[in-house]
Amino acid sequence: MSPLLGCVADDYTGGTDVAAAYRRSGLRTVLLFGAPPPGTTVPDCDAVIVALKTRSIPPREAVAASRTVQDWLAGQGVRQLYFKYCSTFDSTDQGNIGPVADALAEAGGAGLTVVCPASPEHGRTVYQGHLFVGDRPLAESPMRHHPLTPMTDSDLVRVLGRQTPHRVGLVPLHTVERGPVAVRSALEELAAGGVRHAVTDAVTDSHLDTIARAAAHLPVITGAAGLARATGALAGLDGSAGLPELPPGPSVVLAGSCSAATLEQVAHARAHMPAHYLQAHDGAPAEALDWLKTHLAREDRVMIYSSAPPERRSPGAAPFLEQTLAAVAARAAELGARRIVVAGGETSGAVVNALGVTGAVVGAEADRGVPWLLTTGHPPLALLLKSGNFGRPDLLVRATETP
Ligand SMILES: Nc1ncnc2c1ncn2[C@@H]1O[C@H](COP(=O)(O)OP(=O)(O)OP(=O)(O)O)[C@@H](O)[C@H]1O
Ligand SMILES: O=C(O)[C@@H](O)C(=O)CO
Repeated sequence: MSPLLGCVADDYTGGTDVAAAYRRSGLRTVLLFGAPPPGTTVPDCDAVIVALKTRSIPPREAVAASRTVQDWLAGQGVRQLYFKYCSTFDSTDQGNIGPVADALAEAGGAGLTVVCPASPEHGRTVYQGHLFVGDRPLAESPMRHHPLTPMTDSDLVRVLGRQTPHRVGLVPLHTVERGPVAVRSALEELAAGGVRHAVTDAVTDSHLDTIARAAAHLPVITGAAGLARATGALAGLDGSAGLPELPPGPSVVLAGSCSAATLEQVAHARAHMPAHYLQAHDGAPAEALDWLKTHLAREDRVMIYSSAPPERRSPGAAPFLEQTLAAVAARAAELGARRIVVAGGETSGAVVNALGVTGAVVGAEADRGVPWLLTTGHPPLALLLKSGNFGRPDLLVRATETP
């Protein structure tokens, strides 16, 4: 049977976030990393997500990679494509949300697409087109200090307007509150007025359910995990298939995220396991690999992290730190680690690629939006890819506890 739903995500932890949302909606879900080579077949499932690493690459490359996945998913029989970006709308004035959404909408024959990063379960809401993180507007949240995509404007109509030549409109909350029929006519009116992107307000999950119903006929819709859950729920499945069992074995935590939640989790984990702080200098990779070998030989969980508050970060060091943590992950697997816990989307992308992981079956959630993944390679690894801002303070400790 063809999967019912298909999603292209702009980073790996974003892919896991949608995977958790679909799974919670009762869909048997497969997550693939990177564009699947032609001829790839997907195990029987209800939803397939292809996670790319396109959030911070040049827009043309992001568009090309996303379009390839769109064609591949269409070939799998997927009827509606979901473009997943971050619930904090991580992007710059060059994109990549606008250019990718434009290309997908055009190729999918969508005159108009919905733009809704609201994910109330993660504290992200949209009101009058303004994105809130908890009780703060996006531009006053810690996202204003993000090392790669600092977000300094909370008005999504304006932010997206700088990334696309097309018109951007708004479906306000009072329309959403009137239900799916009202939202659908608002979308039709916007489309008739030449709008390509309809930023849609949503403060609760039930608003997202309304939007999913109203947009069910559109070939391409966009958002974060909140709207993905709502589209998954429309399928009305019960997800009765069993969850994969995780392999036992030593655990390694690799933290490259500098987000507020990760900093707290790393501080908590340092009290529970040996930890090595990775800094940006020439000898750092060799030091980290030596440290790993020594400590993994005698402990069943260890952590290596570069996570740091703004004043302790090394400007321009992001690629070096990502690649070092990726090399550490590959070595950890060779040394027998069977659980790898990664904090940060970009960091997860580098780690998954270094491990050569191409796909995984989605398991139970360790925390909201953070599901365990059982890789399809041999030997199977349990992977936990944590978005920077997700998870309770003790997540890294719980995830590495011996079962
Ligand atoms: N000490 C540091 N100095 C400078 N850059 C750092 C430092 N530590 C990590 N980084 C870089 O910061 C970036 C953090 O991005 P990453 O996507 O991994 O985390 P995040 O943005 O918190 O997570 P998410 O995208 O899931 O919200 C990475 O490129 C990482 O290499
Ligand atoms: O939507 C989110 O906040 C996350 O899934 C994410 O994309 C972080 O990289």
